[in-house]
Amino acid sequence: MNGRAFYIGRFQPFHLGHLNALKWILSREKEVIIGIGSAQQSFEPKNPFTAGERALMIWEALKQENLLERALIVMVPDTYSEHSKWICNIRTYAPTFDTAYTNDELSRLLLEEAGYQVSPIPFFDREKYSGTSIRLLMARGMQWRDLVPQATAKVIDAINGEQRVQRIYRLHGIV
Ligand SMILES: Nc1ncnc2c1ncn2[C@@H]1O[C@H](COP(=O)(O)OP(=O)(O)OP(=O)(O)O)[C@@H](O)[C@H]1O
Ligand SMILES: NC(=O)c1ccc[n+]([C@@H]2O[C@H](COP(=O)(O)O)[C@@H](O)[C@H]2O)c1
Repeated sequence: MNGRAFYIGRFQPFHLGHLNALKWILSREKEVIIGIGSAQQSFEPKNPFTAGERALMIWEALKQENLLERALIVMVPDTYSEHSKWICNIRTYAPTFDTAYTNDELSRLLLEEAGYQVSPIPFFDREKYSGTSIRLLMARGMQWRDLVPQATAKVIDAINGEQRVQRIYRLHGIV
């Protein structure tokens, strides 16, 4: 393919499955635009971290992996049921790209209907590397650090993120 890819995700938090996915995309493409989805969302169980915090996790991980020259991070706010506006956001906030990468079925449908080529991503050890399970481990005060790049753990520690997740989950009666 060897073009420019678009990789969309919430990255709550950016974990080793995402890093592996990114490396897999870059084994097929020259460069990648990483779209931070649900950019306006934070401090809720599915989206505890702000877009800026997520960008920092990814930015620092890219630096450590020497991938910064081949990647660009952009923010993509949700538009809820106004899906044509979501496509409009992607067109507005991201540079042009050749192929979008996602396993999210709605994103795939919307991007394909908007005329984009869309590719799925192979799952890397999905049992371990899943945002939902990592957030749950944080909420329960269990071990999560070996499931994320060091850069992500550093950002989360700097903002006391484990405690934030615990408070948000308690607030919503989840744990
Ligand atoms: N372990 C993994 N291996 C490969 N791709 C992954 C992995 N985990 C997530 N992805 C993909 O990366 C994209 C962004 O994922 P997302 O940020 O939703 O992470 P997630 O782990 O699926 O989080 P959550 O459980 O919070 O939905 C999606 O297309 C998703 O399928
Ligand atoms: N209309 C919309 O706002 C719309 C539609 C489809 C996907 N999305 C977003 O795309 C992202 C998809 O990433 P995930 O793979 O992490 O679910 C999410 O942030 C999701 O909210 C938004």
